[in-house]
Parts: sequence; C-alpha cells; structure tokens
Amino acid sequence: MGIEFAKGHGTQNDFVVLADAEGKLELTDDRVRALCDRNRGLGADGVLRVVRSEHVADAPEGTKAEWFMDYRNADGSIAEMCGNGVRVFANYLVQAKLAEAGSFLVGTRAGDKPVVVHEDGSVTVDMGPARIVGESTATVSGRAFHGIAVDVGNPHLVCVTDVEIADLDLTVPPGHDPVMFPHGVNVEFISQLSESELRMRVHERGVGETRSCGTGTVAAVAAVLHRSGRAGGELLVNIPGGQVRVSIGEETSTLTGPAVLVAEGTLSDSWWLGG
Ligand SMILES: N[C@@H](CCC[C@H](N)C(=O)O)C(=O)O
Repeated sequence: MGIEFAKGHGTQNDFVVLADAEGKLELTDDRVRALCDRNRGLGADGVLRVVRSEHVADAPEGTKAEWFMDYRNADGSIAEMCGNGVRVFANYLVQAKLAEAGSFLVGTRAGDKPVVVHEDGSVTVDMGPARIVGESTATVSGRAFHGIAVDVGNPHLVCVTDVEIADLDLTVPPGHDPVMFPHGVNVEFISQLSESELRMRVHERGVGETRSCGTGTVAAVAAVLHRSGRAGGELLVNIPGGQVRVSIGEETSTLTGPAVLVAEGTLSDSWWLGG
C-alpha cells in the first residue's frame, strides 16, 4: 500500500512530512533515523508527522488545533517545537486541502501556534513568548563563548560574538553546561550586521549544524534586543539557507519566512518494514 510522504524545507531546514491522520504509523526512532539519512533514506533534518491532535497521547492539555505537528529530530529525539517545520507543516495542510489558506492553529508540544499562510506560500507564525532564562557558556574548538539562554518552547543558547562565525567548526556539538541544559540545547552564533539585521549559524540539538533554525532565529533576536535593553523590535535574520523576519513584542513573538514543498511520493512497504 505504501506510506504517503512529502518533502519540504523552510530556509533549507528540510523535513520529511508523513501523512498519518488517524495516528496509525509506528514512527520508531530507528525509522526516523532511516528516513532522515541522506544515503539510505529520503534525507532530512527532521520528520513532521501530520496527525489529528486527538490521536497524540502527549499533546498538551487544552490543545484546540485540529492538526498536530509531531516533530522528530534526525536522531529520532522528540522536540517541543520547530519554527521552520511549523511553516512547512502549515503549507502542507493547505496544499493537501486539510486546512484553508489564511489563519488557523497548528498543535505542537509547546502549545497551539496560530499561523497565517500567505498567498505566496510564505507563513507567519505566532511563536509565543521568547523568554530570557539566564546566561551560560558554549565551547567551540576549546574557545568559550558567552551565551544568553532563551526558551522558545525549546532551549537555546545564543552567543553574540565579534569572531568571524563562518570560521567556527560546528561539525562537533558545542560544549554546554549539562546542569543548565539537562536535555541538551540548540546553540546559535550571531554577528550583528546592523541595527536591523543579524547573521546566524546554528548547531541544533539532535541534528547537527543546519542551514536554518526558526526557533533559533527568534531566540537570537530576543537575545540581541535583551543585550541592548530593548523590550521589543523587528529584525531580519540571515542564515545560510536564506532570510527570515522576526518580531518580538512584550507578550509574544512572530516569525515570517518561506515554506517550500519540494516533492511528494510513496514510501515502499518493504523499505518501511526493513528500516
Ligand atoms: N529546526 C527547528 C528546531 C528543531 C528542534 C531542535 N533541534 C530541538 O531539539 O530543540 C526550528 O526551525 O526551530
């Protein structure tokens, strides 16, 4: 019978989208790793399972969204939220005629996220508050970087630096404080280009270096504003995979950027069963 999938990306942070309305798929860690493998699977930074919220055992209490984004990192781990993934997910719902373009809610483990799917396929997501939760240090190639810890539903450590970020070796996970981040952390390195524009590289928990991280861009803007004593503002963030716009207000934050559906197809049963 095969299993329907789509492949998409948001600023080149790429995902396999699995249609599983009734929550019947057995999405094991091994299967996620195989799907995300760029040699033996489809290749992606993560998996977005499209499932009705009522079939998700660990959906937060009070979830109102009809559709839930069950997000997995490429290593099989579960994360609370994915800012690029939620844009791709929203666009998928519209293309698959599971939602109408315009405004609707997407369920996530970090709560329901209001999204607006624009006519050009770009998506604005109300990401909720980006909370500054402390300070810590990340280590790259033996060098320590001061970081601001930000909670965007998932954990981030944002390091604003004068060092040329293109030169950092992010093939190895940056060192971090395991007491402050017992479940790991996404680490962002930021160059401030101007009052209104940043450049960012990121090492994602459960994935490695990616070409973009939506929650990371929100954390980055929150940290930069916090450093300069500003309560809110709007900045453009340039990542290797493109550009997004982040707005931080007193109560919430928004992320706007592209969401591209690349392909759709069917996974063979034999591949799915063999992993
Ligand atoms: N790429 C995502 C973040 C995905 C989850 C992250 N790796 C984690 O474990 O918290 C984004 O666009 O936000």
